[in-house]
Amino acid sequence: MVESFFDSLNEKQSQALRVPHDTVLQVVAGPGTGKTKLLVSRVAYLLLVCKLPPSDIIVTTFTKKAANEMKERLEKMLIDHPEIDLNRLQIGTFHSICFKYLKFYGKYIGLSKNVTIADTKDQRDLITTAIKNLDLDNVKDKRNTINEVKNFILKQKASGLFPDNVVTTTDTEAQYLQVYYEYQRLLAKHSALDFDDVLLHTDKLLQVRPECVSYVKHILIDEFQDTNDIQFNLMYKLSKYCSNSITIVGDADQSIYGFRNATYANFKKVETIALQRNQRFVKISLDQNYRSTNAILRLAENLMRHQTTRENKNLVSNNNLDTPVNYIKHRDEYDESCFIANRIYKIVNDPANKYTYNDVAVIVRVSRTFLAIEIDLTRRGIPYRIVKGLSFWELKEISMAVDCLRIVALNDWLAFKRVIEWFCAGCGAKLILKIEASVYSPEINKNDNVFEIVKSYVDGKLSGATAKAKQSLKQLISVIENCKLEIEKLTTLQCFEYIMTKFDLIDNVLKKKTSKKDEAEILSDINANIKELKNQIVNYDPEKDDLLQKAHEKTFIEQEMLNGGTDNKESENINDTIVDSSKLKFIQQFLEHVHLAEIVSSEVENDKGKVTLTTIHGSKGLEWSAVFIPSIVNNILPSKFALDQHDYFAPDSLIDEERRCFYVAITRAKEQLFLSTYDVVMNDIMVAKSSCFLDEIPKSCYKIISSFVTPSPTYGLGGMYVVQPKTFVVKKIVRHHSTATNIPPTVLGSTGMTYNPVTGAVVRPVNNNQPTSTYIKKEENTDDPKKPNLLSTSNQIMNNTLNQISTFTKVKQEGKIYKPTVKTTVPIQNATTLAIDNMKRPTKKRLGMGRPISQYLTKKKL
Ligand SMILES: Nc1ncnc2c1ncn2[C@@H]1O[C@H](COP(=O)(O)OP(=O)(O)OP(=O)(O)O)[C@@H](O)[C@H]1O
Repeated sequence: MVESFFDSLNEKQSQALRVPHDTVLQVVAGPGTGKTKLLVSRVAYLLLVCKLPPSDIIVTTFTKKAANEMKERLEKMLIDHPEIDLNRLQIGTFHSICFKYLKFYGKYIGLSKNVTIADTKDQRDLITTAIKNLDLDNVKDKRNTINEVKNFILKQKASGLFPDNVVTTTDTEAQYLQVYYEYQRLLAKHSALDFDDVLLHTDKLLQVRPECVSYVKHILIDEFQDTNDIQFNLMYKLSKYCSNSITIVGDADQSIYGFRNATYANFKKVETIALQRNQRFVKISLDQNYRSTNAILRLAENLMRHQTTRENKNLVSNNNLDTPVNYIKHRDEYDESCFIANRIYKIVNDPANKYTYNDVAVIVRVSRTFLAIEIDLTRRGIPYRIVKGLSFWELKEISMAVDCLRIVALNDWLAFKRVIEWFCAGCGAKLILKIEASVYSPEINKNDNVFEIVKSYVDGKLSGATAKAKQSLKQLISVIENCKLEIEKLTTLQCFEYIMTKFDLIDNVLKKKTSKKDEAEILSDINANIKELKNQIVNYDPEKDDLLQKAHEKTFIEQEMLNGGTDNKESENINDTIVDSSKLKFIQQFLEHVHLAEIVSSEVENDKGKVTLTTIHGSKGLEWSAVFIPSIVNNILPSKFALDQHDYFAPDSLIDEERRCFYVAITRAKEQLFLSTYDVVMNDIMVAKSSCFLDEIPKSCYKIISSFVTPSPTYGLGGMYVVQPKTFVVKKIVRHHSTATNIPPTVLGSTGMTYNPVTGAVVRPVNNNQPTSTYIKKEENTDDPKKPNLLSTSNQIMNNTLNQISTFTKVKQEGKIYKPTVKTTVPIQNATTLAIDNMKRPTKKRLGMGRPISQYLTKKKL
C-alpha cells in the first residue's frame, strides 16, 4: 500500500522523500505542488524505511484539522503495518504539542500539573484587572488602551520575551511593561497560561531541561512560512538531540500571518544556520502543480511578480483544461452577490462539470462580505456553510455556556467571576472585587477553593455581601451543587441540557445581548449556536484524546526514566490507571479539548453538499474546483489598514502581505476562477474602487465577462437591490414586461425613484447599460380598468399574492402618501423573500458568528 503511494510521487517529490533523515531538508514550493502529500509520505518513510519509532517524530501542522487529516492519511497508508502505533506519533499544532510537554514536565519550571489555558476572554479580563490593580497614569481600563496593551504583550511573547527581557523606549511602553508583569502574576495565580505562554514556557522548559527531548529523532513542520520567532526557536530546541534533523515545507508566497509576527525570512535563516553549523542541508523546490489550470497559475504568478523581494516561479500545471479565468466588473456588491449565486447555481447544475456544491467556494478577505452573498445564496436555495474558526468560542452565548461548564467542573475564578456578574442579582462590582481579593489573598487558606470562598460570603464567614447578594450567591452555589450531583445520572446530552437549564442560560444571554434586532431573531441566533455547541459536546470522544494522551505520557515517562528516574510516582503505572469516566471528568476533558481547538463543524452533509464561504485565512491548504473571489476592491483587498500604513520604500510592506493573501485565494482554485470587483460612486464620492492589485494583472490573463445578472425566479429578487424604506407619494404603478418571469409591478414615487410595492424598498434594474427590452419593456397605469391586463402569467401570480397584502391597497391609490412598513402579512412562499428585503444589514459582530441567514429566515416565515 505505502509503496504504491511512494510510487505516485513525482521525481522531485521522490528525491525529497529519500533524503537521509539526519538532514535539514527544506522543501520550498508553490501552491498545489504536493508539499502536504510529500510531508505525509516523508513521515511514512521515516517510520518504515528509516525505522524511527513514531514517538520520536514530531509533526507540526497549522491547524488541528490539518493534523487530523494527515493522521487519517497515514493510517490508510500504513494499514498493513499494525506494528506502528500511530497514536504515539507527536502530531498537532505547535501549541497542542507544547501543552502536552508542559502538562508533564511543567513541574521543572514551577508549573502546576493542573495548569489550564486562559482563553481570549480570560486574557482580556486579566489584562483589565491588571490595569485596575496598577492604576497607572497612562494606562486606564478603556477599550482602546486594553487593546493596545494586549497587542504589546502579544508582540513580546511572539518574540519570545518574558517581561524581564523586554526593553522599553518610551514612558507608555514602560507602563505597558508593568501591566505585562502584573498580568503574568495574575495568570500564575490562576495556574493558567495564555496561548503564547504555552510556547514561551516550553521554550523555557527546554532551556532548563533540554534532555526532555533527547529521544526526538526528527521534526517536520508544515506551512513553515507562517512560523514566528518563538516557533522558530522551538524547532531548534525540540530537535537539539538529533543534530537538527528537520523537514520543513512551505511557500514564501503564502506567508499571510505577518500580523502574528510570522515571517517567511525564516526559510533563509534555516539555510544560514545550517551552513554555519556545518549541517547536512538539502533544499528542493517542486514545480509541478497538480491543482490548478495553467490560466490560474499564470494569473497568480503575474500578480506575485509585483512583490520585488521574491524569486520568480515557473509552475507547470498538470491540468490540461483550458478554461480561462473570469473577470467581472459589477455595479456594486449587490449585483456581485446576485451574479455569484446565479453562477454557482449554473455551474453546479451544468452536467458537463459534474460539480456538487462541495466543489465550490467563495473566498473573501473580510467576513462582512459574506452577508450579501449569503442573502443571494439563500434566495437561490443554495446550501452553504461558513467556515467557523476560533471566533465561535467567543460568541456571547457560547462563552457563557462554557463558563457554566467551567464553574461546574473546575474551580475556576475567572469563569466564576463572569457568571456572578450575570447570574447573581445584587452582586455589584464592589463585592466581586472583594471576593476576588479573597481569592487572591495569601491569608485565605490555600485549601479553600473558589467555591468554598464564595460559600464563605454566603455563610457570613467573610463579610461584605448584602442580604440580597447573599441570597443570589446562595442560589448560584446550590445550582452548582445540584449540577454536580445530578449530571452523573444523565447522558452527555441530558447533562449539557441540565446545566444550561439550571443556569437559565438562554434568558440570561438574551438579557446580555445589546442588539437592536427583535427578540425572535436573537433567539434564533442563540439557539443555532447552542445547538452547534451541543453537537460538539455530543460528538466529542474523550477516549480518543485519552488514548493519545496516554501514548504521549508513556513516551515522556520512558524518557524521564532514561534521564535518571522520576519523582512522578502517580504516572509510573500509567497502564494501570483506572479511567475516570465520570461526567465531571468528561466536561473537564472537553474543556481542555476546546481550548486548543478551532471548530470543525459537526453538521451532517446531504448529497448535494454545500458551498463553502470562507475567509482567505481559513482557506489555507484547501482546494475547490470552482472559486469565487468577490469584492476585490481597495480597502478590502488590500485592506484599509495596509493601504493606510503602506510604506512604498519598505522591502516587505503590508501591501505585500495583502498581495500574498490574494495569491493564496487565487491558488485554491482547480478549474474555474471568478474574480470580481466594482466601482461605486455615491454623491460624487467614490465609496468603492476596484483593487490596485487588479491593475497589476495583465488583461491577457483573464477573460472579461458581462456583469449582466439574470433576475432570479422569485419575487423581488435578482437584479434588484434594497435600501431603507422611505415615505413617498405614489405617482404611478409601474408594470414590467420582462423576458424573465415573475417580475412584479413597482411603484414610481414622488421622489422619482421606483419602489417595491410591498416593502417600499427602492428597486432598480440590474444594469444601467442594459437594454430596456430585456428588463423594463413597458410602463402603464394598470389602474385603468378598461385597459386589458397585458401582463404575463407572472403578474397574475403576483396579483394573487399581492391582493393579500394590505399595504398594496394603499399603493394602488395614486397621489396618496405611502408609508412603507415592514410588518406586512404575506403568503408563505414570499415571506422568505420579504424577510430578506427588509432585513437590516447584520453587524460585523453578527457576521463573525458565521450564522447562516437561512436560520434567520425560517423564523421570519409566517
Ligand atoms: N505526485 C502527485 N501526483 C498526483 N497528484 C498529486 C501529486 N502530488 C500532489 N498531488 C495532488 O495535488 C493537490 C495539491 O497537493 P497538496 O495539497 O499536497 O499541495 P500543497 O503544495 O500542500 O498545496 P498548498 O501549498 O496550496 O497548500 C492534491 O489534490 C494532491 O493530491
